Amino acid sequence: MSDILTAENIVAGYGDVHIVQNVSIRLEEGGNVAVIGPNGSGKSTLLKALLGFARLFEGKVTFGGRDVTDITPDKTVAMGLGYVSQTDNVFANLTIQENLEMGAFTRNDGAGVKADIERMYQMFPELERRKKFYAGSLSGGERQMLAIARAMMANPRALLLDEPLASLSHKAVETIIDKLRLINESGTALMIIEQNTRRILAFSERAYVLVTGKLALEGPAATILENEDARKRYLGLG
Ligand SMILES: Nc1ncnc2c1ncn2[C@@H]1O[C@H](COP(=O)(O)OP(=O)(O)OP(=O)(O)O)[C@@H](O)[C@H]1O
Repeated sequence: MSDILTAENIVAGYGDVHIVQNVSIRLEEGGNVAVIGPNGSGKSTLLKALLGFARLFEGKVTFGGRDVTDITPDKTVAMGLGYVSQTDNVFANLTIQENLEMGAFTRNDGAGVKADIERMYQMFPELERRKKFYAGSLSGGERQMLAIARAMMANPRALLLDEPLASLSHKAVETIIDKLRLINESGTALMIIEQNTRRILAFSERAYVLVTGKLALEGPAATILENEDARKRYLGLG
């Protein structure tokens, strides 16, 4: 399987501060990888560097076989790289339906957009039931569903998610995991940052463990979950 997204030896951060240090990472077409690690280890910065939001000091990023190292985030979205940020990921004062329409802002095929809104309602019936509700009135789980559905409206080939399970109830975590599975099975590759290590390692195929900006470990998610040393040293799983 070829790679949809790669980063080679990237050094990234903000201003003059180097946070991500010499990291190489890849996501296969239709793949499903997790990036885990302690608080402040640079996971979000790594994701932002891939998207063009953080400063890239060194290294190379490719998407769909094209060099996107110096590209701006609006262009990567249009190329099919989707992003669900950790916070402020919906427009609270717009309805669910309007949020989905906003998710298609890079597109100019009205009929296709309409069909995709219907497709999202099929995938997320919870959202269809409340399509005229303001996003600000939704529960945490519903809001996260909307954020994901909104990102899917751009028809991404790969979707990067920053802690999609954070602050959710056990039930909502399982609902979001089910939706992510459906999205992945429909062909969109996933790269997911998570603090809920146990749950994400049970879901993802491969994982990277980032510690103080450097890759400490990578491999099949199941192998990392069973690795006693990794569980104790990096994952807080004991
Ligand atoms: N916009 C920013 N400007 C300057 N430094 C930042 C910025 N955002 C994050 N940092 C710093 O970068 C380091 C890594 O943060 P980052 O959010 O990438 O880690 P993380 O692994 O995603 O952490 P968490 O799991 O807590 O979200 C931290 O020391 C943080 O203070």
